[in-house]
Amino acid sequence: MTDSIRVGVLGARGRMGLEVCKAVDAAGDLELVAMIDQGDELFSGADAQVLVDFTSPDVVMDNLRWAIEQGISVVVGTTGFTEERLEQVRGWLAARPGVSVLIAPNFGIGALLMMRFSAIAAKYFESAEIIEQHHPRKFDAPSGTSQHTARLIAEARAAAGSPPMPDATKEELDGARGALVDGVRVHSVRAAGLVAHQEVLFGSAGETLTIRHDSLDRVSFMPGVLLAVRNVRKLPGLTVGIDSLLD
Ligand SMILES: NC(=O)c1ccc[n+]([C@@H]2O[C@H](COP(=O)([O-])OP(=O)(O)OC[C@H]3O[C@@H](n4cnc5c(N)ncnc54)[C@H](O)[C@@H]3O)[C@@H](O)[C@H]2O)c1
Ligand SMILES: O=C(O)C1=N[C@H](C(=O)O)CCC1
Repeated sequence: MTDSIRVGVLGARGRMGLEVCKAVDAAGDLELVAMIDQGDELFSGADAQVLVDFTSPDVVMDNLRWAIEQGISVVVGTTGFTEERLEQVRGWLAARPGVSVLIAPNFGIGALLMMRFSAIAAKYFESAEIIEQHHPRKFDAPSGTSQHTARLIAEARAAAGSPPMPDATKEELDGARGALVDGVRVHSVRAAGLVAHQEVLFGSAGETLTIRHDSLDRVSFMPGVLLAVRNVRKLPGLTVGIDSLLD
């Protein structure tokens, strides 16, 4: 029998952290050894081999720097990762070979497929816009998932030599056309009752294609989180997304 992986959770009292603690606790091959939230160490047993971070964009970089310095691998679901932040993490990891960090804007398997399908569709349509919808206690907009999707669409269009999207509209009020992320319009909706949802709307003459994903419950993220926890230490350095774990 192989030893279980010792896991610590940062943001353990949060919406995602609570769910991650339950999922780790229920997994026979994982041991929940630390639950940490806002300076509180709720409990801490043996040293963690993998930390899972679901905190906030304001604190995640400090957590990451600390964990990497301690030689602990980290699975990060917290959003707010710009290219500059990713570069900073690569820099810290360069000084600690053997340490792994996996950052994923969305651990939902359906969400991952929605992003993949959007990347495939991108070059076949003149227009693409993203509508992301979340619960109103979310800190950030646009969502990490929508920004990642926009990047994938932009890359696919650039590789195909697609022309700029048609848009003759003059914005009468700031924000009416959403935020531009890599040339793709992203519209952020926040409403009570929602969890995490995204539509990618493609259009060409005479037709539209809508690719939609709904996370109706935070349990939807757990298979992806556990997959990352089980595999992160096999991927030294920085990995973005869980795609490579699903192929
Ligand atoms: N990647 C994904 O699949 C995915 C899914 C859902 C949410 N998220 C992201 O995860 C993050 C957290 O979301 P949430 O809804 O759980 O938020 P939340 O506000 O419910 O939870 C965050 C928790 O982190 C704690 N915290 C703050 N600073 C801390 C620190 N320095 N150390 C330890 N804990 C600290 C807070 O007290 C809080 O309990 C957000 O960035 C969100 O966008 C990602
Ligand atoms: O609830 C949140 O906050 C979520 N954040 C991620 C994002 O910003 O994309 C993933 C979905 C849930």
